[in-house]
Amino acid sequence: MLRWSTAGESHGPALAAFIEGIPAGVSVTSKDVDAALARRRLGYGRGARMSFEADVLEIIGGVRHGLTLGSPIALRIGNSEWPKWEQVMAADPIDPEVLDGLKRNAPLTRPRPGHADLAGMQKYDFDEARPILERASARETAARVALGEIAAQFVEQATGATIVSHVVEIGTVAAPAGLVPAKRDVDALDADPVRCFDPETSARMVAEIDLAHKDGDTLGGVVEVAVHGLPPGLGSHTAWDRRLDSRLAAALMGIQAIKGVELGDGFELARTRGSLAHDEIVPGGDTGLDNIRRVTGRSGGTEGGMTTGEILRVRAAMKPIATVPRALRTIDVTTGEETRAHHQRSDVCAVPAAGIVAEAMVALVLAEAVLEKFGGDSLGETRRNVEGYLSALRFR
Ligand SMILES: Cc1cc2nc3c(=O)[nH]c(=O)nc-3n(C[C@H](O)[C@H](O)[C@H](O)COP(=O)(O)O)c2cc1C
Ligand SMILES: C=C(O[C@@H]1CC(C(=O)O)=C[C@@H](OP(=O)(O)O)[C@H]1O)C(=O)O
Repeated sequence: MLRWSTAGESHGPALAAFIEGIPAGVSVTSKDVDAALARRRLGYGRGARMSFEADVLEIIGGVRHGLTLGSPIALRIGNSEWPKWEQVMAADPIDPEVLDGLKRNAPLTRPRPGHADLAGMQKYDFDEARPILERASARETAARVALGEIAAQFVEQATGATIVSHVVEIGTVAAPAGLVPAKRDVDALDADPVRCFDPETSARMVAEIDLAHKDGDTLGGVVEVAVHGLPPGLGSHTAWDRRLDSRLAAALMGIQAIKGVELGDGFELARTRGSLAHDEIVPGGDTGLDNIRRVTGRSGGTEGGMTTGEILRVRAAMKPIATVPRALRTIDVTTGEETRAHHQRSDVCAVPAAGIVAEAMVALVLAEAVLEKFGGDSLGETRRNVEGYLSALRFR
C-alpha cells in the first residue's frame, strides 16, 4: 500500500511531504528531486514570485546513500521567503499591536471569485481570506512534485515506463492533434517557454499570454500526460474505485484549478461512431499475450479500467487563474458592500507548471497501481514479479 500526504502553507517556513510504501533499493537523490522542483517553476506567464523564491529541499528520512530504505520517506521543502512572513505566519501567538502594524497582515476581506477564499471563510469560520488562501495556494504542489519524482523513479526502475507531459492548449490556441512526446523529448519541452511540443503553436501561445497580460487578464489551458512502456493490467475492471481511469481522474482533479479530465480522446469519442472510436487489435508478429498491438491510441491506453500496454494518455483542463488583475466584482465581507476582489500579484498563466504537477499525480497513481499488482519490499522483488508476469503472458 502506498500512502502519501503533504502539509504546509504558501508563506510558511516550509512544506512537508511524506510517502510510505516505496520499496527499498529505488535510486533517488536530492539532485533528482531538486530537478523536478525546478521544472515546476518553469513556464512563460508565471508571476514574479517564481523568480525570487527558492525551494530548499531536505530529505529527512527514508533514503540512504541515494537508495530508498523501504521506510517512510519524509521531505522538507523550505521557503527562502520565510523571513518576510515570520510574523504573519508564525505558529505561536504574536503581539496584536505588532501584527496590526504589518502591511502584509492587512485583512483580506474582499474574496476572489474563483479562488477558495469565500467558501473557505464560510466553512472554517474566518472573517478574512488569509487563513484559507495560504493552504489553497498551489505552492503546495511543490510537495506533490517532490513525491511524484520518487514515485516516477520507482515506476521507471520497476517497469521501464516513462512519464512525460506537454501543454496542448492555452486559451484559444491549440497544438495540432496527434503529437505525443516521449522521454527523449523532455529536454526540448522544458526548454520551450510554454512546454508545447509544436514550436509554431508555442509562439502563438506566448503571444496569447502577452495579450492577456496586457489586458489585465489571465488564461487557462489543457495539459496532456503520456506514459510509455506500462505493462498491461494495472488497475481493475472489478470495482469502480479500482479502475485506473477513476483513480487518474481523481488525482488530476485534485490539482488546484483543474476542472476537467479526459482519458485518450475522451469527449471527442462521445461525438464519434463506434466503428471509428475504438482501437482495433492486430497481431504483433509472434504468438503470446504480450505480442498484440493496437492500430490507434484513442482509448488513451486503458480498457475496463486497466492499462492495455499501449501509451497511457490523459488530459487535464485548467481554468484561468482566479486572481484576475482587472479584478472581478465581489463584496467586502466587513461592510457587505459591492467592491472589487483583492489583487496584489498573480500568475497570468500557470498551465506549463500544472503539466509538471499532473506528471507527479499520474506517477503517484501508477506507483500505487504497480505495487498493488506486483508488490515487493525491494525494487529487485518488484522487478522479478513484473518480469514473471510478462513472461507468463509471453508463453500463453
Ligand atoms: C501551478 C499553479 C499555479 C497557480 N497560480 C495561481 C495564482 O498565481 N493565482 C491564483 O489566483 N490562482 C493560482 N492557481 C490556482 C488556484 O490555486 C486555485 O484556483 C484555487 O486553489 C482554487 O481552487 P479551484 O480552482 O480548484 O476551485 C494556480 C494553480 C496551479 C496548479
Ligand atoms: C507560490 C506558488 O504559486 C502560487 C500559487 C498561487 C495560488 O493562488 O494558487 C498564487 C501565487 O502566489 P501569490 O498569491 O503569493 O503571488 C503563486 O505564486 C508556487 O507554485 O510555488
